[in-house]
Amino acid sequence: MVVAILRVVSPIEIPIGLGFSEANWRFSAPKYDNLHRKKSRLSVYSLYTTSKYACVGFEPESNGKFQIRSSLVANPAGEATISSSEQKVYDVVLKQAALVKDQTKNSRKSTDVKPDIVLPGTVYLLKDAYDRCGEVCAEYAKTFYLGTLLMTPERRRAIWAIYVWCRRTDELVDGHNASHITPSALDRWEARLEDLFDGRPYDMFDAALSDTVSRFPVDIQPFMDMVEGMRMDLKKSRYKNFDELYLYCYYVAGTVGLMSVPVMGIAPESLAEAESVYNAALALGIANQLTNILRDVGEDARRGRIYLPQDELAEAGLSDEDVFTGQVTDKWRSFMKRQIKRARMFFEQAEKGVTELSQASRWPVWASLLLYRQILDEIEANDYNNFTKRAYVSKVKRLAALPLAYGKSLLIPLSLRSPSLSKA
Ligand SMILES: CC(C)=CCC/C(C)=C/CC/C(C)=C/CC/C(C)=C/[C@@H]1[C@@H](COP(=O)(O)OP(=O)(O)O)[C@]1(C)CC/C=C(\C)CC/C=C(\C)CCC=C(C)C
Repeated sequence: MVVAILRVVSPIEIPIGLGFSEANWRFSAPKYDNLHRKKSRLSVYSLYTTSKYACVGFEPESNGKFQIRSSLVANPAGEATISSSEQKVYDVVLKQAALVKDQTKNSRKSTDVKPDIVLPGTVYLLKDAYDRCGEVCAEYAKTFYLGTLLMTPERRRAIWAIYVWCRRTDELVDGHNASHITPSALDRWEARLEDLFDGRPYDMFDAALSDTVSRFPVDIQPFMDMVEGMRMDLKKSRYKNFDELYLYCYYVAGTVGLMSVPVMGIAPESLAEAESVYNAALALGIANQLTNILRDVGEDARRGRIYLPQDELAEAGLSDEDVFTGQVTDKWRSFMKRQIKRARMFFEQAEKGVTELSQASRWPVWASLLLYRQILDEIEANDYNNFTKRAYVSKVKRLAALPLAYGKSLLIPLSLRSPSLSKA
């Protein structure tokens, strides 16, 4: 039933509505452009000197707050540099973090939510729209849906609306109609996104998101970037190096982190800089996507796709042909060990930021982190056979992770627990 709804509204057919006329759905959504973009100092220090791409940790700043820094690349001379993809992504992080700072400056607490806009007949419809988003979420991601029930009602329904938009966007290139999707269909989807940010939603799911972006300091850029990721998926089936793959992972998954944090909220007591938390959110998206890629190597290869860094495959003495043939050799095992190690580093980086989120939002994030990270353990348990075996986390293990996630969500922010990190 839900799948059918999603298909009906896919932009190939450009939906005319599910019974809602555009006029019913005019809400004012503030535009978050023309932001003052401050390029902050991007100094980094490596926790891992052995790998070319390393993750970095917390860095005390002179203002007493602390930063969580992202991965870095060693140039041929062995010096740490920020890759072009990272710089590009980091600019989005800064822009999104600035929105939150602006909001705080204007003395709206992050928990404040604008009151419902009362246009005759719209409040009910809006409630229905959000409820439908909740149903889609429950259908596709049950555990995550349950986790959202711990959030405040405003946050919960906003996350549902974001979830549905992401799911629909992903369906464009991964769903039943994927083979018919063209770049111009994605252009139309993007135009529709701009419309909904301007308060002109096209259908009820868009209306829910339009309302969400008018209430929370969510920037359009991560949404546009996700559409860009889908464009990339249409035209690209190989990634020269990790820098290219990193950008792809940002587009399709890191963006989700950036969209979610303004809604989930940062704990009022947290001493962390907003951009540190956004960096951690980005890291969780990247970690999830890398894990997803490692789990699905065989499945992707059968579709002619290899989402693995070509240069690292070559360094390991492997070719595309080896991936298509799908033999688990020692070369493959050692290649996979390196990829898994990197994904774990991104998870580690993400962990430091989860504690900084508002308390009620932490549980679903911890649950998602712990559950997804276990997929990496399962790939190892399958002796790295991700060609013909799908790494699967058993129900028992999944259930066991939930109380653990809950326990972790009760911990106070790391920025409060480690004064040495938060004071210069
Ligand atoms: C609590 C939580 C997880 C919130 C995110 C809610 C949300 C808006 C999710 C949207 C997910 C979605 C549908 C994305 C579309 C692109 C896509 C499919 C990405 C892949 C997800 C898993 O896909 P799938 O459902 O197909 O997986 P299975 O095949 O069934 O296993 C991704 C791999 C990535 C999704 C990325 C995230 C969930 C990032 C989450 C990051 C945060 C919520 C930030 C948390 C904050 C801090 C400070 C760490």
